Formats: sequence, C-alpha cells, structure tokens
Amino acid sequence: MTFSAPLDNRVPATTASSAAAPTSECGRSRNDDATKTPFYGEVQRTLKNVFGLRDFRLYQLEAINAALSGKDVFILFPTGGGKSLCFQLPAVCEWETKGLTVVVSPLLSLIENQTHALKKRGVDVVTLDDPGAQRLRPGQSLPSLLYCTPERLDHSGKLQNILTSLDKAGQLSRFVIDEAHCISLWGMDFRESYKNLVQLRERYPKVPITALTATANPQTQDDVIKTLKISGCVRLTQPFNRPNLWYEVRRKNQKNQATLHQIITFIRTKHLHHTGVIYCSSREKCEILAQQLRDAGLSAKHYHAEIATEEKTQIQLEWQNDKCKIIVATIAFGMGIDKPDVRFVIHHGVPTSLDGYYQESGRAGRDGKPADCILFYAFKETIYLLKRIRDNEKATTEVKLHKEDGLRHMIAYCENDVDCRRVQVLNYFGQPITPEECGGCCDNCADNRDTYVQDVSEQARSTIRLATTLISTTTKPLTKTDLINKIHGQIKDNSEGGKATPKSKIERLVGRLLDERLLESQTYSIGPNTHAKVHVSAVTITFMGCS
Ligand SMILES: Nc1ncnc2c1ncn2[C@@H]1O[C@H](COP(=O)(O)OP(=O)(O)OP(=O)(O)O)[C@@H](O)[C@H]1O
Repeated sequence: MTFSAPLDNRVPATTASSAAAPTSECGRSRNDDATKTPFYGEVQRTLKNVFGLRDFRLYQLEAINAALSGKDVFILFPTGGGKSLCFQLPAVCEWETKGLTVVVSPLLSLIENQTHALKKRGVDVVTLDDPGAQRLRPGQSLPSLLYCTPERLDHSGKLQNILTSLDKAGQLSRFVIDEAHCISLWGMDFRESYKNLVQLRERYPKVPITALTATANPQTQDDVIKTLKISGCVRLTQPFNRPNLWYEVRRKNQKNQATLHQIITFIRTKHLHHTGVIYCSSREKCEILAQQLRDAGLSAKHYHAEIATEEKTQIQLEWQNDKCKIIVATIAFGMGIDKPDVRFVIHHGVPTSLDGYYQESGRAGRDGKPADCILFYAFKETIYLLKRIRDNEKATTEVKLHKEDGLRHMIAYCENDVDCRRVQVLNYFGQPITPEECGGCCDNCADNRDTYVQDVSEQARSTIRLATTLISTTTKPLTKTDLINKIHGQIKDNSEGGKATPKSKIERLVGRLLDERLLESQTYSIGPNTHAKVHVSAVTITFMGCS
C-alpha cells in the first residue's frame, strides 16, 4: 500500500478505483463522414428552422445520424451537454423513419419543461392527458413525440394497445429513455417502474431505443445497456471534464456557526450578486440556512420536496429570473433545470456518492464561464448516511453494499487532500485524465507544497495489529475517532527517528484501511444518537491471522 503525500505529512486516502473504460468514442474529434448521409440536408434545415441553432455540439450529429439510420443509441453526455436535441431532432425530421417517438421521462416537471419548450418551437408534441392524444392511432395525423412517465407506460393498457397498433402499422419510430441510469440498480436514482422497460425490446423488437444519461459510471452504463437489450447500440460519450469548474473540499469546523460564517464570507467576497445553489441534507437544514443567509442580507430561499408544488414553481421561477439569487435545497432541486449562469454550488453536507456529487455540482457554470464547487465535509456526518443505507428495509443486501461502496468513494474523495479532484472524479466515471489537464483548477492541484510517495504497507499492518488489540481489550465500542486517538497515543514511527507519528497521518491511514474494507464500521444507536464502531474485517482476520 502506498501513499503520495506532501512533505508536511498530509497523506491521501485511496482514489476511486478506475473501472474498465467504456467502448465509447469519447475524446475523438468530429467525424467528417457524419455530414455525408442522405439526410444531412434535412438535418441541417431542422436544426436551423425548428431549433434555431447553427451548429452541433460534440457527438450530437453522430447521435442523430444513428437514430435516423434506425439504430439503438446510448448517449452519455454530462449535464448541459445537449442530450435532448439527439432525440428531438430525429423525431421531427421529415425522413423515412418518421413516425411516433415515445419519450419516457421520470418526472412530470421535466416533461412539462420539455413539451412546453417544444410547443413554443412549433413541434407537434403530446402527453397522454393532452387533447392531441386522441390522434394517437394508425391512419391519424400522428404527433412527432409522445412524452410519458414510466409508470404510465407500464400501467396503461390503453397506451400499450395504441403502441402495438402503431407498431403493426410501422408508425412507431423510436423509444427514448431519458435519465436511463434510473433503470440500473447501480445507478443513483433506481426506479422500480424503470425496471419494467426491459419489456420494450420483447414487445416491440423492431423499434429502436435511445437511452440517455448524464450520470453513469462504467458499471451502470453496462447495466443499462444489458437491461434494455441494446448491446449492439452506438455508444456516444462526451468528455466529462468541465474545465471551468473549481473543485474544493473544506473541512467542516465542529461549530456549525463557523461553516455558516465561511459560506457567508465566501458569497459576500466572491459571489455577492451571483446565482448559486446550496445543497443541504435535510429539509429543516435548508429552511434554517436560508433564513440565516437572509439575516446576513443575502437573497436566499429554501426548496424541498415538502413545499407545495405551486410554491416550488414560484421559487424556481424567481431564481431562474434572478429575483432570488441563492436556492438552499435538498437534492429534490435540480433535475432538468437549465440555468446557464450558476456561479457556485455549495454542498453543506456530504453527498452519498460521487455520481450525485458530479451531477449536483455540475449545475454550476453551464455557460462555460468559471464557477465554484465547494463541499463542506465532516466524517462524523457520514455515520448517519451509512446508518440510513443500512437501515433501509426496502433495499436488498446487494443494493445496500453497492450504496455503501458509493459512500466510501465519496468519503475517500473528501479525505484525499493530495490527488487532483478532477482525476478522482473522472477516474470514477471511467474517463481517466492527467492532473495536468486540471490546470490547477482544484484545491489539491492549486496547493503547491511538494509531495512524496511513501510505502506504508508495514505501517498499515502494524496499525491493524494495534487496532485488533485495542478493540479486543477495550470494553466500550471504539469509534473511528477513539481508535485514532488511542493509536496516536501508542504508535511510534520508526522511519521518523522514534518520534510519534503525526495524528494527521494516522487519520489518513485508518481512513484508508476503512476505504479498503480492511477495517469496517458498524453503526449503533444510543438514545437519539447514531455512532459507528470500528472492527477488523473478516478478510483481514483470515489473511493476517488477527483475532
Ligand atoms: N448544438 C447546440 N448549440 C447550442 N446550444 C445547444 C445545442 N444543443 C443544446 N444546446 C443548449 O444547451 C442547453 C442544454 O441542453 P439540454 O437541456 O439538452 O442538455 P442535457 O444534456 O439534457 O442536460 P441535463 O442532463 O442537465 O438535462 C440547452 O439550453 C440547449 O438549448
């Protein structure tokens, strides 16, 4: 086991492991052949006349070509990458594959946003509740697009009959699965009703499928493709690196007021008149923090799932129109929101996975201009998150373990104050980059202290042995902090001339052993408080003979 560390003894935790790179076309430059299709003229006309755009973004044209050629397509573009055009444009193109495109989207609000924008452009689009849905039968003048939720597609026998008859008449062009990561148990927002989309290929074997997502690591991507049975699909991946975003993790001070003070100072000094989002882990925290920001003279409102729908729309509109500058929200806020000039996204608490963090922080700087992503981190808060995962009675053991893994990656990211933040996140998404490509645009790269690489295998072994003894000889359960304090009191680092090992190094070492599951933590409650006690994992006991 090695650590690279700055010379002042900071020691990084492990970075997220890099899964096999997807068979994507990521990083490839625009393919000139893409303009040599028989429908290129029609595609260009539609881009200009219907969508009012002049040029395509990376891989949009390839996605459109694949769709118009009747192929299955898997699109992984980051938030704001321009996924919608990849299925909306082929749906309205006058080409031989023309018929009805059925778009499955997870939220009514997303459906409303998209259908509203399309109608404004003169596109013939319906939802099942529109009067225009009467035209959904063979022989009628069909709309170009039908938007529906997966639940409606699953439960409406009437809709299924319509789709079967359109399919028989050769008038069903395509199924589009938006936010396709919801189909995977490994995705961050698994939805039961998405699982049933597996039946699309069986029911309509000849109808091509397009799946789109902004958040899927290689495991989730493969799972989506397998579940939808589109293994021969054209896979298109835009680079996930967002060079204009500054990534930073700040350790949360024990006192809540100190974090509040830091947030207020940060906004006042750097973003006084700018738009931003602050994510909090609970509804109550959102309300309190928004009030505290208002008390400090800032323009802030809270937003969470329990607010009435009309009020939510109102708050979102005020923010969208710059009447309110800061939204303090739970993760209920964000999906489908297209505000280009968000200058900062602050996480007041730790997100549960890097998928979530990438998506939420990615709402900053969609206009390509510099924006800040600041995460306030306290290990203590992750104990509650771990307990919530383990106590979820609806989740299977497999899903719980997967979510625990996601949280561990997130903790490793926060604890690692040496390696480039971008490298860590992009490794996780299977798009490795070098720290040079970060351009000093994260706190770790901007920190110019020299680093060194140290083999800490022996220290890891002695820490495990010591932890085993301490755990077995202490009557009360040892938390991570207890264990670090006790080890700090006892361990001597031979390589440093008998001086006690700095506590920061022990913290990183224990953190890393937990990340690697050589040590494990188990949650327990005392009264209303949740704690996590550390124990040596079964694997470690077997291999090291500790007991
Ligand atoms: N070729 C293009 N040229 C200019 N603007 C574009 C182009 N394609 C898309 N856009 C604009 O980029 C913005 C983001 O597009 P879109 O909403 O499709 O992104 P997305 O990938 O679906 O993002 P999210 O995952 O956040 O929903 C929109 O305002 C859209 O009009």
